[in-house]
Amino acid sequence: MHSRTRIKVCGITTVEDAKEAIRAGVDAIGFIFAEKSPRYISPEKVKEIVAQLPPFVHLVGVFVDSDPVEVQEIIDYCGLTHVQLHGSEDAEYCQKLAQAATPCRLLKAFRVGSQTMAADFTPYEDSVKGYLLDTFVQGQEGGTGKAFDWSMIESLGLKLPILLAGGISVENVAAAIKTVRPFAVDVNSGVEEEPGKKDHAKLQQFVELVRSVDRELASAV
Ligand SMILES: O=C(O)c1ccccc1N[C@@H]1O[C@H](COP(=O)(O)O)[C@@H](O)[C@H]1O
Repeated sequence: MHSRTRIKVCGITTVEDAKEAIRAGVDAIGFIFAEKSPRYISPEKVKEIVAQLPPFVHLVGVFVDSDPVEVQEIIDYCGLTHVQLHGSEDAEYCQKLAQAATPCRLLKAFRVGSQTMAADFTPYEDSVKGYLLDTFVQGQEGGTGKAFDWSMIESLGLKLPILLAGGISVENVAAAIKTVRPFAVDVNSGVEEEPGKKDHAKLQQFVELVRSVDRELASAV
């Protein structure tokens, strides 16, 4: 039985984009705290945006190899519900942060390239709630706009929910859902006018497309 594909829209930098994403029907919005990102947003700005949002929306902070004490402070300050660890944080880092950050939940990103094929996911199973699979591109931390070969995911034998990221857009999200059947899709540069500014029409189209694929899969015998 197919269940609804959750949608996370990442790289939100304005209250207008956050409200529009929620109006369109996304489940989660992501804020990027990696300073090198063109989508970087300060904790102060996130707090200001979050104060203006309705309830029942997941709020995800994206970090790349940040000091765990700083991550904890930002979780508390902004009221984040989830943290996406998008660097090379090891299982020990995740275990310690998971204990300190509860009830905020952790998602561990893996950038799929030749190394990920051999990655051992097992040590993360107790401390994170899902694996976000993104595309590995040398020299870039994330937000590459490039998809990877989804057919290799099955061979990883993952035991936690999969959040599929990496170049997801209106062009490929239907195929992505049908191929991978992920718990969630993560869209970022695929619905942008420019880095950090969402295209509202594309965002709406993206959400409608995901819902229509969900209906199709739910009605299939
Ligand atoms: O988007 C960024 O600039 C970024 C920077 C540092 C870490 C993560 C970042 N984004 C994450 O990348 C994936 C995929 O993005 P895209 O769809 O390929 O543009 C997404 O999970 C973002 O959270």
